[in-house]
Amino acid sequence: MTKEQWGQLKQELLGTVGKHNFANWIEPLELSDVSDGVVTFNVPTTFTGNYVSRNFGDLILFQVNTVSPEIRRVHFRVPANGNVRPEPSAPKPRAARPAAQAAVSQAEGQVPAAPLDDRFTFDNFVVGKPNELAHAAARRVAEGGPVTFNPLFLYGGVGLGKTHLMHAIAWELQSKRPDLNVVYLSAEQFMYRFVQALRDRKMMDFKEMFRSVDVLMVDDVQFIAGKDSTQEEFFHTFNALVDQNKQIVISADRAPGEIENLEDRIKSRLQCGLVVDLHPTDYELRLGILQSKVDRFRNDYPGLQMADGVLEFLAHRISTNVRVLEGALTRLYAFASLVGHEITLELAQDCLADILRASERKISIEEIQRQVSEHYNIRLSDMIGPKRVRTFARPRQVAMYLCKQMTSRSLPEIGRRFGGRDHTTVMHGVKRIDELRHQDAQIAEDLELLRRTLEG
Ligand SMILES: Nc1ncnc2c1ncn2[C@@H]1O[C@H](COP(=O)(O)OP(=O)(O)OP(=O)(O)O)[C@@H](O)[C@H]1O
Repeated sequence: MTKEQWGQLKQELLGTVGKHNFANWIEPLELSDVSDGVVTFNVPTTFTGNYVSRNFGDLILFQVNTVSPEIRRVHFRVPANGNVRPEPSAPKPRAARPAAQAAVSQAEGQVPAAPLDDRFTFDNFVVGKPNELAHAAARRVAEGGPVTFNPLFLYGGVGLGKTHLMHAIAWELQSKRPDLNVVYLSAEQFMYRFVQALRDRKMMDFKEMFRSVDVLMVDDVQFIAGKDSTQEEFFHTFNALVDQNKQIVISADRAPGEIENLEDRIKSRLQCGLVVDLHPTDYELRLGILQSKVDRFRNDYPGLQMADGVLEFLAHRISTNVRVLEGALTRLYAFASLVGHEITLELAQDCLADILRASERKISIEEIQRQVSEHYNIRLSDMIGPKRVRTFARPRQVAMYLCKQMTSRSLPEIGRRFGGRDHTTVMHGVKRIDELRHQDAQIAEDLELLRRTLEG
């Protein structure tokens, strides 16, 4: 495959993955070489390589095979002598898009802040039980009024929206209070700037710069754990700003008290304001997030249809991490548009097999049967047995429905485990419950309760 051919394939990919994904992930790929059936692309960072490989690897291979059918594998690497940025100082790739580069306080003498992602706004943030407190607190800070809690400390597991909320605060403040000097940066970038100032003997400038900030947001503060002099400087910056009644927002992957190798005085400072937890997403929030993303995908992929039940399936089956959920949807749209096919449950199962396997909760058919029979107070033998009276038949159908939703077992397999029934019986049962859950509030409630119990 030649560079020219790759240039043409890229244009094909633009149509397939949409312009945002293209600019983020495909455009930076540089064809390096082809040998032994492997095509190698240079990528700016390992993160980019991993992300592209996971989400677009198959798609790229498919396109490459249209001109070079002998290629079996696509490989991504960061060139050793690269003219690319070193990993530690590289901003997160999602923020590297030119369109997303909001210059927050980039002027001479001010803190060079990290660019903001234009997707991370309050409008695009879906609120549910697990994140409502964090969202409310972020909204309050974004009003730019008098400081009521300092700092706001947001914490939670990977991909639950901490960065999104911080960017949303920055966007909102920029439009409401353009007079304020708002700075968002990662703890890693804070350290990098600190080390640079030390090296260039510009510590006074560094201190002055940070002390002139009105709102300081530091993401992933756990990064400075164990880095003594950075911690020391962070502590002084923090105190100076709090003393001047300037707002600080901090995020971390765990609560302040649980960050190891963080000085106690910093921990206690971090706990002084409002500490809020972003809980793992629940089914409703996942579904809400998927729905809002689909609304936006519709613009990128006009005409691409999605069958009923696909979003519910994804919300049930994919883990709590929203980034994984988004990645799955992106891949699904890209594939469906490539094959020119409606997005069906089968397509989703095929194209997301690896993600589904990785987040499988390993719930067994037996467990479901046991729970359902307990719930409806019938004997397990009656659930599996031949009797067709409603008292047994309905719970049986509920159990079949849950088996289809919550396990990766096929219909024939489920049928076998329900006393050797045919797969069409299972199909009928699943369909019936799917209809009933929209019509019958009791069934909907039973399903919800059972699902929660089974998921533990
Ligand atoms: N409630 C939500 N509504 C819409 N999108 C969300 C929500 N929560 C998270 N996301 C999306 O999920 C992705 C991951 O979120 P984000 O980067 O903010 O996570 P994080 O908590 O900072 O994770 P990490 O610890 O890995 O930095 C982003 O694309 C973000 O837009």
